Amino acid sequence: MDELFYFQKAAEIPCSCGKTHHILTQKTIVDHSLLEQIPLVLNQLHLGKKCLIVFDENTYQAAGQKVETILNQEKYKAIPLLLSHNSSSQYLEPDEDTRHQVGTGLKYQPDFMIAVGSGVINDLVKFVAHRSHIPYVVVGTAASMDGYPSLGAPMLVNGYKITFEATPPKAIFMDLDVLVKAPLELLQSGFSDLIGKTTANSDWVLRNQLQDEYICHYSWDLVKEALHILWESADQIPQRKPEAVRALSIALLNSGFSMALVGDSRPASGAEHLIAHYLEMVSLSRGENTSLHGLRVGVATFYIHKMYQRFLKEIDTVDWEKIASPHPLRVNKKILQEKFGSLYPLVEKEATQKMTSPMVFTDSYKKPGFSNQLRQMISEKLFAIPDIEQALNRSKTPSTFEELGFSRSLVKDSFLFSRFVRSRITILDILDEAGLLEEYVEDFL
Ligand SMILES: NC(=O)C1=CN([C@@H]2O[C@H](COP(=O)(O)OP(=O)(O)OC[C@H]3O[C@@H](n4cnc5c(N)ncnc54)[C@H](OP(=O)(O)O)[C@@H]3O)[C@@H](O)[C@H]2O)C=CC1
Ligand SMILES: O=C(CO)COP(=O)(O)O
Repeated sequence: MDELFYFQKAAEIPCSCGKTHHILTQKTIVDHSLLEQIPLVLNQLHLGKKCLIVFDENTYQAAGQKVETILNQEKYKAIPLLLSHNSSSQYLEPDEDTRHQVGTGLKYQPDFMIAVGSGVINDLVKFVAHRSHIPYVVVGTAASMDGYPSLGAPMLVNGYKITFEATPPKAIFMDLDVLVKAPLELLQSGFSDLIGKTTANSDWVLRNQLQDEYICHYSWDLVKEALHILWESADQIPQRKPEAVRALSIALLNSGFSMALVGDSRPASGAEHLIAHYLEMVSLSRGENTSLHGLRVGVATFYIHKMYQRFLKEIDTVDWEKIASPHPLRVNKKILQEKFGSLYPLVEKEATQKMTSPMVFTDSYKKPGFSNQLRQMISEKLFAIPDIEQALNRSKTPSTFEELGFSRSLVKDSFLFSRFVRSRITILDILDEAGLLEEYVEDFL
């Protein structure tokens, strides 16, 4: 297997996109027997000696206990903080209760914090550390999502998922001996989250071409190479082959770094994520199970990918002039109130903006060859994983919403209404502007 590049240390990258990117994470290590090396790296980072180490029961067993012991042996004062799972949901959630639990540890006045866990624990510590101006490092316990290096911390606020800006970790430790032992579902979730980058980046290019949104091709280059290697190793995921877990971990880090480069989740999150967020929030508000973030993203990607394929086939017949001209709204406040239920007051601001402000297009669609060029640019992103269904099957990852426990009607709503969750423009908005969204959803679901 080829050696994958990733940012192992902090970097400053002048880029053709016009920005100078900054990678602030000073050390990122993916290796076997890594937990033992943590004190040495911490010594180099000069973060101080008193640390708050945050885990829950699962991640304490997976790595936390060992990290705590090793640190105390090396003259660190590690103050353990065991998060308890108080809500009725299936997993620990990044909500008011868990934020409060992490916040209580601040009374010990730690020099820095250590998150031992995967997505939720990393985000909780990232969020609290940022707000308290304390550095943090993360010991990742699962290759389940791409958020370790990112500058965002998705939090539930009154049940609504909002991504807050936050400072990335000073160091990321991904011990392969820990990661290969994590439940298979978590590895499949990481795999699934990654294949979503195909549609997320297609959305980004679409918006860039139609509305001149800023884009960075370097961030895509990072992810493209990772997706290629991942496609090659898909069938080794169910066997938890260390080489495949390593490739998956680095690919996820690269996706996370692509978010860190541009300071936004745009390279990693498009329509497939909006659908995943909608399903999560509405299910939580009804007290129903949500399944894992990456698994929801993977199945949504499967469908958005199909929609894109049809869109690309029909692109020459798209009436851009009609799409770009103002037209009556196809959805009203009453429908959204019904679909979002108790979440509506929280979604109202973003939804009203999307409902009331017409999309503004540049004149680029008037140029000869526009559709052809757009097709080529999107195809490059879309087919970086040549066949999504095959990738999911080879990695034995769920490819239907039914397998994840979501009803058909909720899934259909997620495709029709998730675009109101964020102001971010995706293929779902363009299809709606073209009057095609319902037809596409009926066709593919
Ligand atoms: N910041 C960012 O840019 C990003 C953030 N995210 C966010 O990350 C979250 C999803 O993260 P994800 O990791 O998928 O899910 P969770 O953090 O919810 O973890 C899922 C489950 O895995 C358990 N677990 C983790 N590691 C181990 C292990 N080694 N052994 C046994 N059990 C383990 C957790 O235990 P326990 O519950 O006990 O901890 C939990 O039950 C979402 O909230 C999503 O929004 C996703 C992508 C990017
Ligand atoms: O989940 C993410 C990337 O995988 C982060 O994106 P969001 O900003 O949509 O939460």
